[in-house]
Amino acid sequence: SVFKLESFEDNYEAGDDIGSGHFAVVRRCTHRKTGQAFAAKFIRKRRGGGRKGAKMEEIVKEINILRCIDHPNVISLHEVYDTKMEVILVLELVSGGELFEYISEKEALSEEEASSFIKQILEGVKHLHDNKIVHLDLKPENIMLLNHNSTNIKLIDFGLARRLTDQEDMRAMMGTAEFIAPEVVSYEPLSLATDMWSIGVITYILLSGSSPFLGDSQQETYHNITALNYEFDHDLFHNTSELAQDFIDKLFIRNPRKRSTVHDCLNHPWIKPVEDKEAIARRSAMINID
Ligand SMILES: Nc1cc2c(nn1)-c1ccccc1CC2
Repeated sequence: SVFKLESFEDNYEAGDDIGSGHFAVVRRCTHRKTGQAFAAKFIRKRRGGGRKGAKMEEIVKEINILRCIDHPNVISLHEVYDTKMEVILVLELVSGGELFEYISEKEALSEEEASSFIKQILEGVKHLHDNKIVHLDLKPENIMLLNHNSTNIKLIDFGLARRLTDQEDMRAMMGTAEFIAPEVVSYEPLSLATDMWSIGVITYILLSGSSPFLGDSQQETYHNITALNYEFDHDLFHNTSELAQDFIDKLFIRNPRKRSTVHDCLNHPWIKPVEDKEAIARRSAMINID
C-alpha cells in the first residue's frame, strides 16, 4: 500500500479531538489548500517488543478493508500517512456524534426512528457482507451521525473487521475432510452472522434504552448470551409492535446458520414497510393513465 511520504502537517491542520479507538485518537482536521474538513485517526505503532500500539499488520488490514468499501452508510478513507511513531488515516468527517449519545439523550426512540436507523445500518452492513467483510464490532459507539441535525448514520472503526476469505483459507488448512473429527468440523468460524446478532442487540437498545443481555459482571453477561436469557420486559416494550419483537427474535438465534441474514432483515416487514393500499391504488391509477 502506497503511503504519503510528505508529512501530514504539511497538508492538514489538526483540530479538536472527536473520538478515540484501539490505540488511536481521532481529531478533526482541515486540508490547508482546500479548507475541506476531515477526521484524522492517529494510530500508534507498536514499537519493538512493547505491548502499547497496534501491530502494523492490523493497521494495514484496517486500511485494506477501508479501501475496498464505498457506501453512503460506511466511513470512507481519503489518504494515509506513515510516520515513525504512528499511521494517520485521513477519513471522511462525520460530526454528528455517536448514535450512542443520541439514544442516551432521548432514552428510547420511536419505532419509526429506530427502524430508519436500523435500515441504514443494514444497508451499510449489506455492503460489507456483499464484499465478504465482517465488522465484528458493531455497537452504538461505532455508529456515527453524519451531523447534529441529520439522522444519516455511518459505520466507523474497522479495527476488528475481517475479510471472510481468510477464514476459508483457515478451513482449507484444517486437513482432509474425511478424517476431521466432528468438533473440528462444527467449530463455528467468525461468520457474517456474528454481525447480525449485534444488530439484534442494537435494535433492542434503540427500542427500549436497555441492553438485553447485560449482567452485573462480564461473566454474567456471557452467561445470559449463551443461555439466550433475554425477554421483552413489559414496562419497556408495551408500546413496541410484535413485528419489531419478531425482527429481534430472528436475530437472537444461537445457530448462526439459522439467524437472519442482512438480506432477511432488509426484507423483514418491520424494515420494508408493506406497500399500503393507497400506494397500490395510486400505482394502478398511473398504469390506467399510461
Ligand atoms: N475508533 C474510531 C473512533 C472514531 C472514528 N474512527 N474510529 C471516527 C471516524 C471518522 C469520523 C469521526 C470519528 C470519531 C470516532
